[in-house]
Amino acid sequence: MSRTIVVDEVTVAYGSGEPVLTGVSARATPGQVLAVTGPSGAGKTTLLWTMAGLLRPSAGSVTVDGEQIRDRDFAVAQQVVLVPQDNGLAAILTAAENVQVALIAGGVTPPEARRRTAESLERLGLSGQTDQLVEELSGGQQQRTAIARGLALHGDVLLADEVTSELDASNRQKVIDLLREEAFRGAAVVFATHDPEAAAACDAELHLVDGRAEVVRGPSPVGH
Ligand SMILES: Nc1ncnc2c1ncn2[C@@H]1O[C@H](COP(=O)(O)OP(=O)(O)OP(=O)(O)O)[C@@H](O)[C@H]1O
Repeated sequence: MSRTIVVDEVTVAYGSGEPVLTGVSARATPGQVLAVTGPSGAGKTTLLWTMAGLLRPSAGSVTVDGEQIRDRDFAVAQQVVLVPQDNGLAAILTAAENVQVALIAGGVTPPEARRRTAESLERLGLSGQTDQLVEELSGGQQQRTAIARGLALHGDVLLADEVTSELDASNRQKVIDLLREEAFRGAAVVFATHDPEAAAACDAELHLVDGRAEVVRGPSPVGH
């Protein structure tokens, strides 16, 4: 199944602070990769967390196929997968265990979880690191493990937050190709990045400056 995620005039603040996103709209559709760009602090992570149901907007809405996302549980049920910027891995588990735990928590049977884990780590070039503890992996290997976990979940919406920041040029290209493959599979992919070349290769771009959408390349964000 494929799903469209729509961000409609969203305003988000942390606690009682000033909004860090103001009236931002975006649309990610199946088969496409949407780049979210902008300088450090512009609000890219905040936008992805809001799309993942981890932050609640004070105005506007995020919907998946018309259903409003109110919290993370609902987003998970809608197959919205987040690969976070800080990788979110358990340091004292192995690379494979990190992927398998996520799959089993998502209702995948253990044999299928083992199969998908091996396949996904292999796609990221990590077959040799399967049984290594995450804390023993390099920063780039950890980042690729987090991506492997995200891909193994086979989400309908894949939110990838700065997932190439620690990678060398060849791994960076490999990950961009994998995001493209996810879109080809039918996922709606959102990729927050500082890399203008990577963004240029995406189907659409939302550029944030100080929490506002300044330049939008690609389809109309909310279809009106
Ligand atoms: N937990 C938090 N509490 C309060 N303010 C926060 C919190 N997280 C982020 N912010 C603020 O929200 C704004 C947007 O931050 P965000 O992390 O979304 O930006 P970003 O574009 O992802 O930056 P970077 O490229 O550096 O990752 C910044 O001003 C930041 O200081």
